[in-house]
Amino acid sequence: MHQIQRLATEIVSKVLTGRNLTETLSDALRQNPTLTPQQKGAIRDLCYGTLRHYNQLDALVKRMVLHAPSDARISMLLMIAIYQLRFTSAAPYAIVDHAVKLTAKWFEPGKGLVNAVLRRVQREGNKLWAEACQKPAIRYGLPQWWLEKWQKDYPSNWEAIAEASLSHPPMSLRVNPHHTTPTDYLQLLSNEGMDAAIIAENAIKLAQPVPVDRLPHFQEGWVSVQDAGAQASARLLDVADGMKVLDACAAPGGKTCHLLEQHSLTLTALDIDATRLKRVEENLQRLQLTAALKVGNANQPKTWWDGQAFDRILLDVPCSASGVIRRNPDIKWHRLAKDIATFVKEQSDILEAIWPCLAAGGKLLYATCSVFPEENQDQISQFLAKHPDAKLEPLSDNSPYLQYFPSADTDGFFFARLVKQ
Ligand SMILES: C[S@@+](CC[C@H](N)C(=O)[O-])C[C@H]1O[C@@H](n2cnc3c(N)ncnc32)[C@H](O)[C@@H]1O
Repeated sequence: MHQIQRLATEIVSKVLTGRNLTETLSDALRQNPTLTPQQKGAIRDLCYGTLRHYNQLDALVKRMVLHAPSDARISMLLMIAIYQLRFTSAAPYAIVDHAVKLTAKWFEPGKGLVNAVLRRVQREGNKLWAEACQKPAIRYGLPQWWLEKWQKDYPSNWEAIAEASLSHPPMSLRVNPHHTTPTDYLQLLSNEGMDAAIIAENAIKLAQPVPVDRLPHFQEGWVSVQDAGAQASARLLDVADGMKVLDACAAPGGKTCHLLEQHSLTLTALDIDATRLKRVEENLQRLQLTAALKVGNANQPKTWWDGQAFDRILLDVPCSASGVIRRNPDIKWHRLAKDIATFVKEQSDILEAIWPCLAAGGKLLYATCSVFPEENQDQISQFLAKHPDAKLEPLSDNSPYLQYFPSADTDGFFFARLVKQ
């Protein structure tokens, strides 16, 4: 286990100095080819979990360790081991024993401290945790500016949003109607001993996450992994067979593939990032679907557009990703309050540039995985004020927009549908 603790300590430390979690984790796993799938899964869980609960673990360690050891890895190792003690089913004696041995390798005099802290957490963990996590920003694992923003933007439900953003995200599947139905696939999962439930039209939520190679017929394209909230976009874009559709920010292709599973379309999948666009290609291949792939900047249609207007445009813009922090917990520690204005400007530029590509009578679905109003309803209100030829088409009886907040079934997503007059 100490290899797992050591790698998790190194990865989380790098992420906290500004590196991307997904890339740092996959680099580390590649550099350690002898790790078993179980060990890889455990490292992944430790890194994601520790970053999700970083504020709490940091507060607890600071409370218990008045003079931090000179080797900074020891404080990080303590957080990793406390996360293991509180949130995993690993045997407590092994967690403590391996953390002490790893400390001895790094800095012999530190092992007494590590042993004492972890044993105390074993004995009095709940009490210590409650004492350390009294401030809301610590309790909900958020930077202070972020917490204050949610308190201001959502005075009545900020706690529910913050609580759900700290939870373990669900693993949801999108069932491909070319191969099976949600009910039949549920049975296949059950035959393999996996508990699951249908939570939306084509969406199945698994009771426990599993590696995709355990999913029946995954390689043959029967299902894809996609959050149930993200799956709303295919319905909301309101497409019909034969339409000419642009997915203007397409990679890695979840929404492109969903649209093509549902309808026969002439679809262009555009993305500025050639490496990410490769993933769209891989997803299309697995699902045996076809789209025209283009590397290009949605902000500069002249460089990639043939001038033929699109009937439908999906604009899933780059955003703060504040609705999906439980899946990407490094975002909480990398974002700064001032970044929001940068995203808003980028989104507004793309929206302005792409609007002329939409046919008269056509529809554009604007989407983000954000729960910050500036990137969502405020952005759309400002666009509508400048564009008399744009009308908002309500997405439900009581709201012109659709805002999903992080919850047991969905991540945070925002949708607005514009019609061109
Ligand atoms: C939220 S992700 C899209 C997710 C995708 N729609 C899906 O469902 O799988 C945003 C994407 O926009 C791309 N992007 C960012 N700026 C862009 C631009 N100016 N033009 C085109 N694509 C852009 C990013 O590379 C990223 O792949």
